[in-house]
Amino acid sequence: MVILGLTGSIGMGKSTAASMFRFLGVPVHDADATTHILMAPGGLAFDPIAAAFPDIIKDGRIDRQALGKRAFSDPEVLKKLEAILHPLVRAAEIRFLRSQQMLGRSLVVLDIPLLYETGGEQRCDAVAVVSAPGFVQRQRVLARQGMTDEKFSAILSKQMPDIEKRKRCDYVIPTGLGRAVTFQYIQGIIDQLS
Ligand SMILES: CC(C)(COP(=O)(O)OP(=O)(O)OC[C@H]1O[C@@H](n2cnc3c(N)ncnc32)[C@H](O)[C@@H]1O)[C@@H](O)C(=O)NCCC(=O)NCCS
Ligand SMILES: Nc1ncnc2c1ncn2[C@@H]1O[C@H](COP(=O)(O)OP(=O)(O)OP(=O)(O)O)[C@@H](O)[C@H]1O
Repeated sequence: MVILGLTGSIGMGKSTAASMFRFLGVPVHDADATTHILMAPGGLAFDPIAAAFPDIIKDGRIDRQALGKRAFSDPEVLKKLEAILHPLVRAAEIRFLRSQQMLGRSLVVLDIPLLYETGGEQRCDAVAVVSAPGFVQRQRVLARQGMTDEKFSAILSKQMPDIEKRKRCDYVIPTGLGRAVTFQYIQGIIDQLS
């Protein structure tokens, strides 16, 4: 079974690319979606996060926006949060890989926003990076509700620069030239790896 890592900086189009892989029949493990499940009430990360940051619980739920504001402006908070979440995400990923192996899949995708930042490429046979020009990325991200220039800069500074990711990866998937182009690239990658 070939493991393809899918990554890219904020707003570069990981989720959109992941949907295209799924549409084309390739199972995808979404690390970000896993963190959402883990942090929801009853999720494995809820109690440890609530204990570490009691003030970010609102109406019995983790206020992601409030936690994000703190985490992206205070490295210690982000470190603590990552220390709770990352091992749990990794365990979920291992379960996903085992089940897909048992199903006899030839290709699976691990969608990991911080793949290079956490050394995740070592668990992948190949890595694809979604990329668009910086001004497109900026436009996309600033259009999101609750996003500010400062938050965008703070998040960017915690991620490996796009140019560095593109240098290291096996495939660059363009996402700034329209969805049809992205889809074509993804089809090509699947044909090559399956
Ligand atoms: C801090 C949190 C609660 C903020 O949630 P919020 O819904 O406001 O933002 P969202 O999750 O959509 O993230 C916004 C952007 O920041 C990026 N980002 C998220 N966590 C990190 C991180 N630890 N380091 C760098 N960038 C990050 C995301 O890839 C995304 O591009 C959330 O991002 C989180 O739990 N982060 C820690 C877990 C993590 O490392 N996730 C990413 C890999 S699995
Ligand atoms: N291939 C594409 N062609 C055109 N627009 C795209 C493409 N991919 C993504 N977009 C647009 O860019 C925006 C961000 O896309 P997406 O949510 O997939 O990014 P992401 O990398 O998952 O973001 P984040 O890292 O912040 O979670 C969306 O508005 C989406 O419609």
